[in-house]
Amino acid sequence: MTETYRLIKEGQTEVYVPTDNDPDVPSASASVFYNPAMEMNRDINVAVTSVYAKKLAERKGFDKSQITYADAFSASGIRGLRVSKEVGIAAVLNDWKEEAVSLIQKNIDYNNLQETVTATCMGADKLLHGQKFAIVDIDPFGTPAPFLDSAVSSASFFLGVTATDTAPLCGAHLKSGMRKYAAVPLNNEFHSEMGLRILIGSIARAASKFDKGIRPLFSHATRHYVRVYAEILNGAGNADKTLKELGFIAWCPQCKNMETKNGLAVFMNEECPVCGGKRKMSGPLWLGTFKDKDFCNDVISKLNSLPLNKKEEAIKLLTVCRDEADIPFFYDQHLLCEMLKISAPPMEPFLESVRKAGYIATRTHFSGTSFKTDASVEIILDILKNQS
Ligand SMILES: C[S@@+](CC[C@H](N)C(=O)[O-])C[C@H]1O[C@@H](n2cnc3c(N)ncnc32)[C@H](O)[C@@H]1O
Repeated sequence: MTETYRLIKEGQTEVYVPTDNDPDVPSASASVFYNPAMEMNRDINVAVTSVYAKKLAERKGFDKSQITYADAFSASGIRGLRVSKEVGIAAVLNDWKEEAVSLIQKNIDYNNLQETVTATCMGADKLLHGQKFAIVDIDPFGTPAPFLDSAVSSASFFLGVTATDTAPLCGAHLKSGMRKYAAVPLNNEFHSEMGLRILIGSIARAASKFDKGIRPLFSHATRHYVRVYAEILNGAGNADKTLKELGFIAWCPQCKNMETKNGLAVFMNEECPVCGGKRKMSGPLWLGTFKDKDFCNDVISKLNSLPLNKKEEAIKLLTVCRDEADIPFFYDQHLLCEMLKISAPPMEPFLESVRKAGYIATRTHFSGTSFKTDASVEIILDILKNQS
């Protein structure tokens, strides 16, 4: 094990990380992994967990310290230590690498968290199999797919999932995505939302095997990763209701028309009803909402109250996510303008014209040049032509 460490601070928590971990190029081959680029992700995780734990404690009459959090892929322990220290709940920090667990223990001791935090060294599946935690967090290297079953079966109330395998999820590595998620993605201008919806769909299908449903409270696609926070809803009825949020999309690469249909067995014509082109089909994926407005508001207030390095960035993300329309997928305004051979108008006045025409139109956190709307592509193209 490396003998040299540096002390870093995120939020209100200090931890040691190995110096062989290049901060500019975090690598899975470092003795123990630490990626400073995920600080905002962890800041948001602290705020989300804090809001959810408070609601859970009120609803169930729990003392907050009775709530257990499993950080199943812990590395240095930073994620779970921050949750335990900054939220005030009990945590199990697990990694299958002995070097990581020694460092986790060093960090538990440094933070004097021996009473509330335990370090374990085993495969994540073994930790989660047969043991229940109120909140389960899985943050593996790459795909979380092999761990979704054990994570949803272990989580009594809440689940956090990170996926960094964006190429398979978003359709750039098609076969790998199909193997991992048993879904067909589309690699087009809305591939980032595609990845998020395929991941949530896959979590929903994993949950339904255990007669559980899910309710995503906040989810986002940021840079190289996708993150989902979902409440677990116990019972076969909730599982059935959750599965109704799954479905398929038919998308026309020629005219950009899109159509979604809920269901696990749906029929959609290959021929585009607008231009007669050949549509591409994708799914099964999550067509329901991926965030709850009130929950996002509570998380924004929490972020505001905490001393965090990535506060502004996190609040901005939460705000755009909160305000984006609950409509699956989006149009890239620049691509539509390229099709029309016109220059793209400024986004806000354009969105205002769509709204004036009687439709919903919002920005989306997935892409700065894109928007969500319930207007058809024909209507949008007409509005763009009139603005040029
Ligand atoms: C991406 S890192 C975790 C980062 C950490 N959650 C954070 O926020 O800094 C993934 C960690 O999971 C561990 N790991 C990989 N596969 C595992 C498995 N099947 N069971 C347990 N730990 C595993 C690796 O050793 C590594 O430390």
